[in-house]
Amino acid sequence: MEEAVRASGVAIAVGVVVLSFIAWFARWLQDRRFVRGIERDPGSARLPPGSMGWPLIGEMFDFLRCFKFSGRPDDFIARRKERYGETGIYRSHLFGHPVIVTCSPDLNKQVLGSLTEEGTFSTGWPSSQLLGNSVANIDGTLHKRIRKHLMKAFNSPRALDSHLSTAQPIFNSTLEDWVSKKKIVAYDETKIMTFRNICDVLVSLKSPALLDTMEPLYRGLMAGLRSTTINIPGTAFHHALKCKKKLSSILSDELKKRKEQGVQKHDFMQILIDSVDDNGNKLSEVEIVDNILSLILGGHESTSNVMTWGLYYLAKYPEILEKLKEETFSIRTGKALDDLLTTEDIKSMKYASKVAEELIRLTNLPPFIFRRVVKDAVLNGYKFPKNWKVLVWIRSIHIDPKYYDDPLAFNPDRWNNFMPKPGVYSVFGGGPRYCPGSNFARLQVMMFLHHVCLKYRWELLNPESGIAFDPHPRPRDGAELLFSRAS
Ligand code: HEM
Repeated sequence: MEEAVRASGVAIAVGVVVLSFIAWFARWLQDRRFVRGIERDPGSARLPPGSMGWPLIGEMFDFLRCFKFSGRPDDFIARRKERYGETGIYRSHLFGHPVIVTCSPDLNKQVLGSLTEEGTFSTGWPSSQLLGNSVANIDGTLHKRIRKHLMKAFNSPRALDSHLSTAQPIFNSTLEDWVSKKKIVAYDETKIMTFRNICDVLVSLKSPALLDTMEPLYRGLMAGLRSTTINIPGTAFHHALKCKKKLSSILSDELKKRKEQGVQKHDFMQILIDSVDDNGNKLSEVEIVDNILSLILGGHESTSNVMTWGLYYLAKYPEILEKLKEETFSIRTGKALDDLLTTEDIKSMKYASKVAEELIRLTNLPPFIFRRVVKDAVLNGYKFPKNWKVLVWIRSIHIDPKYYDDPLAFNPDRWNNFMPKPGVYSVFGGGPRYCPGSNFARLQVMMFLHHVCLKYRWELLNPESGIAFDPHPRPRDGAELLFSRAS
């Protein structure tokens, strides 16, 4: 009996040793595959500290643990700081690629900024097939050319005007709809509202039947962008490719119809059709369609998340809501309740603009920005090997007490005369790919805050619901609330 117990003890010990050896060997192989060759290169700079994790999955388990299971996404960086020191740069293996993670203001600024122009870092979307000729997916002179057209369109008084006159009736009718529903999930409802808004502002698409067809296609496309790029029936990526095809065909039909019938509309597609660059070149049809497609994608979910957090934080911080209401009502002097905001009104909404900025900071999306290393580079003494991906980790900086006092507090007044140092506020990215829709987003949020404060009140049903981080930070219950007209 005693012998049998001893034998099984020995077997377990041997098993543990063998398994530990296999685990060590698997990680050693993974490290050797990516790291040894590079570091043995004489005279080469060193790779940043870190680990390449396990074969095939790399460090994805740790990543998912932080974002999905523990709900503490910043632990991913905190753990590396603890293990490898405050270098602000770590190597890893994520999303099927060897990656360099940068997470200091200085390094993030360098990667997002000047070097991109010199061709060291290109855009690095893992599922780039889904974005086609979108400005977010192209590089070099082509990127510059299309971006110029977009910047012209975004900054034209026509675009601002069209945004103000289109968005406000949509927001107002949606808010009335919420009153009739009484109970809503803000995360879902704001998404529908901003989708209707962006389709109208960009392409004058209003037909409820068409929007109902497009909305699930966009959801499919978005899911594909966040998935692994395996194109076989049944995968999210395969479905997303199909969604992209259908959406492109809807937008192409609209473009052709306009050209054939000579119809001129007061929207963004028209601005892109009319746009001519300094050399007299116009955008091609595919370029217009792909860019409108990705503007709809980038332009509605991001702002709807900020609006959701707006409803959430204003319900939790009544003193800030009161201050915002004071400004809101002061702007209405001499206006009827249904009058729309004008460009002049927007300029005088000083407090609302700080509330919007603070909401954008706390919404804190996206967590990181992808780049791909086009040619070997060395930054701050660390090597960035060709073809590796870079994850420019911006989210932890926006809630770091080193840069923001009491960073998790909702405090719009922190923006009084506050100019964050370079690299410290990168919610809209930086450098030549800085978000062209940033002011568009701010304006949407300000218009929404104005109208919701003017006539309505709301109450969170689960004020302590916690936060979910996958795919983007949101109240875990989606901000379920009771919504009614203010008496
Ligand atoms: C709160 C809202 C928003 C946030 C936080 C946000 C964030 C960002 C970030 C971080 C980037 C940089 C990506 C990179 O460097 O690769 C970016 C790029 C971009 N954003 Fe936004 N965005 C927002 C709203 C919008 C809106 C409303 C639009 C358009 C209607 C838009 C259109 C774009 C486009 C086209 C790019 C690609 C620019 C380029 O590659 O040159 N975004 N955005």
